[in-house]
Amino acid sequence: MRRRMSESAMKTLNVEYAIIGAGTAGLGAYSKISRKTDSLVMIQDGPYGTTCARVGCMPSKLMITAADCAHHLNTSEFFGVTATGRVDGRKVFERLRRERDNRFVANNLRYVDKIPAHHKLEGRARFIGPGRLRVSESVEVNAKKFILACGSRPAISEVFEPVMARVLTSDTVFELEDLPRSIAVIGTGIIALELGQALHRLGVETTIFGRSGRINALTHPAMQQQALDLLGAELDIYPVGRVVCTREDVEGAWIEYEQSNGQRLTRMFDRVLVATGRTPNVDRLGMEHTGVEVTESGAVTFDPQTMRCSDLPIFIAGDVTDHLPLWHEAFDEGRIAADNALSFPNPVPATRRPPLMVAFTDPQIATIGQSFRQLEGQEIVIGDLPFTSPRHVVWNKVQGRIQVYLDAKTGVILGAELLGYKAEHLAHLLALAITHGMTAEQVLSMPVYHPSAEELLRDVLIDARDKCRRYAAENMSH
Ligand SMILES: Cc1cc2nc3c(=O)[nH]c(=O)nc-3n(C[C@H](O)[C@H](O)[C@H](O)COP(=O)(O)OP(=O)(O)OC[C@H]3O[C@@H](n4cnc5c(N)ncnc54)[C@H](O)[C@@H]3O)c2cc1C
Ligand SMILES: NC(=O)c1ccc[n+]([C@@H]2O[C@H](COP(=O)([O-])OP(=O)(O)OC[C@H]3O[C@@H](n4cnc5c(N)ncnc54)[C@H](O)[C@@H]3O)[C@@H](O)[C@H]2O)c1
Repeated sequence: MRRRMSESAMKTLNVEYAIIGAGTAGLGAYSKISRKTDSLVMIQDGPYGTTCARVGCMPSKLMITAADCAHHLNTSEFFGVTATGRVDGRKVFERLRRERDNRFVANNLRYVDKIPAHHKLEGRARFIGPGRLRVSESVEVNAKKFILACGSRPAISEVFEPVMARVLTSDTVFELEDLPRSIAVIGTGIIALELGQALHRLGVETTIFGRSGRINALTHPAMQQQALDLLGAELDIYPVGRVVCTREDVEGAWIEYEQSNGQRLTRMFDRVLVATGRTPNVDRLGMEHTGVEVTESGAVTFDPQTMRCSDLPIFIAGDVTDHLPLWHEAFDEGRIAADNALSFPNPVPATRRPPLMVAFTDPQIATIGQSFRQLEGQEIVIGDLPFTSPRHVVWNKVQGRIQVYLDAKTGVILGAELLGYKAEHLAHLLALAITHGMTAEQVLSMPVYHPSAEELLRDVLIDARDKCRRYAAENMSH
């Protein structure tokens, strides 16, 4: 009886397109599809505003900028300037939220507000059969084509259950009223390093607990080691080991950590920031009702040029893919998925841009194009220099290293890994060169100002080009 009553209260929507998730990828897909048809609905679970603006890229960079400010003041003595960077944690968070909410989130919400009400549906969507979604408990959506753009969420392992009241993730850390006195940061991924360093520079006693001993954002072992050495010189990092158990008492959260040599250490913290990766929200979508192929680890298989899943009218975009979970990729993928949904069953394959990643640590970490790991074993030469130039000396920022990977025979730039101050800018120049298939020689034809950080790019490309020449000479003589 109850079942029949709830079924009769069920509202059914019949549309051509259903987009699941109103984040960067979903909104990108929406903007394209809504220009062509009125027969669509975008379903959003939780607050509008996107992960990027609310709890991701923007608040993290706002926090890092405050931390950089404190760091510059605290290290200004070197330049003969005496200053103290006294940090007011409440003001740091107030400003962070003000800028985030009034600018980045507000911009996004203005766009969402303009979307006609009949295109928006709130609630968590899940498949209940091919072409059928249930949204919360009261709405059924029947659609011909679907775009899965439902992002990811922080992964928290069970070992943190006993201290959950003191656990923070990137979803909650920006809502703090004040800085904690001490924090354990779990993980040595991008979020852990960016936020861990920022919290440390804002005066929080910060300890970072890693697992693998590697900074996986880079792939060349020497680059990974140097990143660990440089960050470890500033931060309290235990790179290899595992959290074996946790407990809470009135004093705080206790973390018991076993290092690789078997030694255990037990420390108490006000807060624990768990930054151990993100779980794509595909696991909650009821994919078993769709016929889409899913790998053993639960990831959806898709064609990166069309974002199409199996041979079905189902497309995927953004962090939910678990492949390059970065903002510009979500933006591109939302549009590629929309183009292909609109043209279904005829695919319109997109040429994907070369991968680009920047971690906003100090020194920054950046990777472009093919990684060293992908190129290992191929015929490449490596332009390899310390991350320094006259300009870096002026800044007193001479730490790090740059590697540029060239096809040994043609001199074409295939990829690069960078660890250095403001590496993001050189990374973008390299991204331009890689996008256009340029050789080191071609990039070297551009003018370079003196003194500028770009002189380092010139020097590393000269190093790589000379190695290419030696490679050619050696291979000719054989
Ligand atoms: C702390 C942090 C810092 C970051 N910094 C950077 C950076 O500096 N640069 C960069 O390039 N990238 C950064 N990223 C990554 C970037 O934020 C993401 O790649 C991007 O926001 C992903 O967008 P998306 O559209 O895939 O997902 P989202 O914006 O998360 O959108 C997905 C939406 O779908 C909703 N949803 C989930 N399940 C369902 C369902 N079943 N039904 C309906 N709706 C659902 C979710 O609630 C969410 O609102 C950062 C991420 C984090 C967490
Ligand atoms: N600047 C940027 O572009 C930026 C900034 C932040 C986040 N992001 C995006 O968000 C994604 C998620 O970031 P993330 O840092 O959560 O994930 P990540 O995949 O970068 O790092 C997760 C880390 O946690 C470690 N780990 C996993 N389980 C662990 C455990 N039990 N104990 C200790 N360590 C453990 C892993 O070894 C890894 O080093 C990134 O992959 C990135 O794409 C980008």
